Amino acid sequence: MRTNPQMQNTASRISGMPAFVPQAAGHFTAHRQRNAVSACDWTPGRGRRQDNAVYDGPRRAVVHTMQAVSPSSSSTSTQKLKTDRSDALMRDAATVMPGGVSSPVRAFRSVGGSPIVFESTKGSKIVDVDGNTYIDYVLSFGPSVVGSANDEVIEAVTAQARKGLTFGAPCELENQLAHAIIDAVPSVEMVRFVNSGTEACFSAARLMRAYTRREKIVKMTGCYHGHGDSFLVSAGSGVATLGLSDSPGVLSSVAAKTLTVPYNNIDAIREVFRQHGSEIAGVFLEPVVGNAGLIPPTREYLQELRQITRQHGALLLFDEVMTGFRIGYSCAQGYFDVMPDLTTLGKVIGGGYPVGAYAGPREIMEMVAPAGPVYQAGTLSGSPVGMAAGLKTLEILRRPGTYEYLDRITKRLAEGLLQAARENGHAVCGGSLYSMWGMFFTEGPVNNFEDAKKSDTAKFQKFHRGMLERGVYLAPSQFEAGFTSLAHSEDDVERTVEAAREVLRGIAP
Ligand SMILES: Cc1ncc(COP(=O)(O)O)c(C=O)c1O
Ligand SMILES: NCC(=O)CCC(=O)O
Repeated sequence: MRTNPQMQNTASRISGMPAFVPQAAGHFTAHRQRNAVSACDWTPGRGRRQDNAVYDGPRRAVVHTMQAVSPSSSSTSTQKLKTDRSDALMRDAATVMPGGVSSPVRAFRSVGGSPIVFESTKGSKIVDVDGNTYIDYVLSFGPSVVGSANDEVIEAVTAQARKGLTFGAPCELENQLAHAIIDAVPSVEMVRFVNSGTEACFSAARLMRAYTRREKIVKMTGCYHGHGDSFLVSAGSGVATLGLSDSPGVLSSVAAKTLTVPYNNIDAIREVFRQHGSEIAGVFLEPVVGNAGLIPPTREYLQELRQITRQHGALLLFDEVMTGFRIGYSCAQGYFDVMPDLTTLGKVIGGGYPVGAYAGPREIMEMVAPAGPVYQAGTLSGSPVGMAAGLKTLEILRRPGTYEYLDRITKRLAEGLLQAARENGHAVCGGSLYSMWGMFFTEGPVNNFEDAKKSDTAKFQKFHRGMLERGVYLAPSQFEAGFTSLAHSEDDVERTVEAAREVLRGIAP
């Protein structure tokens, strides 16, 4: 068995970190007809404080100027949604881009109708080309955690853009963002910047294989790690939404190296290691699943994964592309206090620009070229505008009270939605964790993708349409997590819950 002394160092560094007490995770359970206030089954702990002013909502602290929209202009009363221009643009788009979209998750295949085409976004609101304004819970599938088009982020990127868009050579902002990530994410000592979460994950898989000199990778059904060949096997997100369990074009010899197991099932992991232990390079997982809807792990599950991978000389990778800087400032690994060997990041660290990263202890990361032999490169990697956006975003998130605020409003949202559903006789389960939330139209409990698939997706379709008509933009799939931002106000949340109550009243249980 290969031991990794660096990881022991990393672990001891971590145990000396400031107190950050994760709570034991629980499973999402059903609360049909139950009106308990504790509708959210899962309560996060508190993030680390960094300075003195406390964030207490969009209006009181960070000021967002609503240039494109005003909060009052979005309507949560039924509007016959006028989508003429969106529809016309999508008809044209379909003639020049496959399915009319640049990414399949944007299609409305599973909810019906045609995608909405957007023109502007600010704070918690997004405006379409027909002039409809929505409260946005997609937030570009995660990056906009400080609110869309945040003024401070725009200032930072504008200042950098004036100095240069790209150098194709080192810039100081890369050092700064790498230091910020290393300071925040407990298991990380070195970072390689790339341009997307996909790139981060397939590059990390290459590194994992090179480091262990093994080829097989274990992933969980319903987890999504981008569209690298190794990961288009029982994947979540758009792959699950479109019912494409695998993709043609992926070499069968590559797919055969990916072993899949259900999430939150430790027996399945034990079994896969019993059968293939000496060939497994590592285990990839989302430390909180967002790509099959929101599914938290138990802390014990993550701890067992840590132990089993170590026993077998395999690496553990937390794909924090979605959870990174959403599940607290120390990310899901800090929240659960379980340290992976490798971490992938994306979304939030680019503050709205295409930035990804893979990261880990020095001993493993120094295998990456030019320090080591594992090749990986990128014309625009670490480009200064993306670095500036990411740095400013992390700076805003470090302000005291931000994660408490995100947790409070998101919990209120999830509780409100679950309660609105139960009041109207619908079987639902779900909850929230900091700025991520989810609601499944099933009794539950939902512990993995197999459980999530029991959801009533026809009901979700009606719910999605009803919410759209009332000015609330949700991801067009039951199998996507929802997001909130620092710009989402309590008023946004109340109006969303009121809209949901109305929609759910009109749907047969
Ligand atoms: C957990 C996770 N990993 C990887 C990816 C891929 O990232 P990207 O879409 O930036 O390629 C995503 C989202 O897309 C994700 O949610
Ligand atoms: N959960 C879905 C994603 O995070 C990805 C978005 C995309 O592929 O466009």
